Amino acid sequence: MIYINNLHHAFAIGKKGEEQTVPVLKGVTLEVRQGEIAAILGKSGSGKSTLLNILAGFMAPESGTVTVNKHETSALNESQMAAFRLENFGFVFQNFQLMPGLTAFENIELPLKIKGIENEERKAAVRGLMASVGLTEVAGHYPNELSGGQQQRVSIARALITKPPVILADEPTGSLDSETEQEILELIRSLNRDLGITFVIITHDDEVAGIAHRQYRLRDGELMKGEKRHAV
Ligand SMILES: Nc1ncnc2c1ncn2[C@@H]1O[C@H](COP(=O)(O)OP(=O)(O)OP(=O)(O)O)[C@@H](O)[C@H]1O
Repeated sequence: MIYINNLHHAFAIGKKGEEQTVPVLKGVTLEVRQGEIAAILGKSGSGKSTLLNILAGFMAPESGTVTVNKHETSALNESQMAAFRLENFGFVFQNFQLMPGLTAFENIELPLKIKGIENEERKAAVRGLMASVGLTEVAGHYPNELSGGQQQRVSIARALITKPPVILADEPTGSLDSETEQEILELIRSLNRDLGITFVIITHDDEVAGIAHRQYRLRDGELMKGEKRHAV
């Protein structure tokens, strides 16, 4: 479902006129099949976020292609990419990125409002999803009234509410203690198993990568040989 082929990217750094080009991705080729959890592992600075940003279409690669669901997304223009992203990707971040002025319910509801889904249908969808991820009791709470684990559940529910086939998660347990990390990893596993959602998880944590069907390890912009994979 996701094919990344021979991706190269470099950043220009330094003063204008004296820029130096620093290569960050040096020919990355990888595949993620539908229904898999894939982990992209690597130390700080290895190029993980750059790879995720290119996969999500927030940045164009210098060269190489990205294909998602048979669409070559690296060939789309900005507005085509924005529309594609809305339909195909949900996002989960390390620091949750919830709207502080909205309740848990309203945060999850927001993407449906943006899509113009009608009130009754919206509320029913949010109620159903909140129940399935164990959030019903905190529906009226604001983010600062929730634990880290609850906030991450809200952010996962917000990512799922529009039913995207793929969730892109950047260090989804990076701000959580180890017990809460296990709960969130179990939630990701069950969403993958029960709903068939494909996950691409960026992490530096082997424990997180442990739930993946497929692991890629980035070092200095290159994938290391020996991709680990087991069946879904
Ligand atoms: N906009 C930019 N301009 C210049 N250099 C950049 C830019 N973004 C990233 N870099 C550099 O590219 C390299 C890879 O960065 P990237 O953020 O992709 O790594 P990462 O593996 O996600 O790291 P971390 O785990 O710390 O987020 C780093 O050396 C970084 O300094």
